[in-house]
Amino acid sequence: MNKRAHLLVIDDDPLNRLVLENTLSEEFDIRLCSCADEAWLVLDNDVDEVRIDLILLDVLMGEGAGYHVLERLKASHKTYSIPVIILSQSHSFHDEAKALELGALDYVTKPFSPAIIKARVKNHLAIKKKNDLLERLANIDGLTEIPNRRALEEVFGKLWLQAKKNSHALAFLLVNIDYFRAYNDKHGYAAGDACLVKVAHVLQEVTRHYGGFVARFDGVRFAVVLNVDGLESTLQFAQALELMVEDLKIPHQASPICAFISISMGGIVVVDNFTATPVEIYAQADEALRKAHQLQAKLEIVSI
Ligand SMILES: Nc1nc2c(ncn2[C@@H]2O[C@H](COP(=O)(O)OP(=O)(O)OP(=O)(O)O)[C@@H](O)[C@H]2O)c(=O)[nH]1
Repeated sequence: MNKRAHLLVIDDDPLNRLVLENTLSEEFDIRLCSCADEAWLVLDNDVDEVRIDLILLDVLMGEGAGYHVLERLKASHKTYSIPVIILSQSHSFHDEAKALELGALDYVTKPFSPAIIKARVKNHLAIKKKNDLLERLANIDGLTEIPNRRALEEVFGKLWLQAKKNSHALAFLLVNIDYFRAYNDKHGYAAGDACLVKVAHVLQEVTRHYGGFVARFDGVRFAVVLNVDGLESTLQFAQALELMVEDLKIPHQASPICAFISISMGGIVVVDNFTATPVEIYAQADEALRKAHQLQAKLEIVSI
């Protein structure tokens, strides 16, 4: 069964709210707000985790306060992708252009036809559904279905800024599956694919448990970004990863170091040196991983 979409109506006219409720509540879950403050309470409320799919906004309520609401919606990363349909008493081209320039997707003048409003809501929800799917597909790795490098870059950027602002440490780890070329040669490429999927999922499970983020970095390497207390807690996390992967007990008949699939890691813990760029951090983690490999160690983590 299709999930009902959640609509938010922001309109100070009780009659309009009633008409919209009567028109839309049979097919959609609808929240009615009479002013911007009420609407922000709904939008900021993560408690019941209701995500608003579309907003109908009376742009001229309270002497044009709706324009400020629109600007704020489009300025926040949390709400900018929610489609907004403007409801307005004004037939002026200037007002319509202003609303569209500020990011509204549609502009409907009052009095409106309930049937047309319903049709427009449905059309915009259908477009949003496709956009959401494209966004999701653009950010996941096709084989393992965990986030891809593109998603990593976005999340890493955000976590980096947060860590810098709040002065807490951030760890970046590159995780490599050992002797994977030999695994493919011995067990076959299809078995290699299945193995990558299992390892990816276990890395994701452990990383989520620690509140971090994991993505497929390239080939058989994964990247983890994690808020940490420092080097010690990063080492503990890395050891947990290592154990969980070994616990999968995926036989690796061509590995010279272990009867099962195993991983090696190179990582950087950024404690207070937030001057580097993400690319430099990737390079340093890559270097640490190379060093771990040369020393035949499972783990090399450097603190900067
Ligand atoms: N099955 C499968 N293999 C892949 C995939 N992506 C990369 N590989 C293979 O993974 C292997 C990675 O090899 P390397 O990391 O260069 O070297 P290695 O054999 O793991 O050796 P060490 O790094 O010394 O442990 C290559 O043979 C790639 O072809 C994939 O999506 N599926």
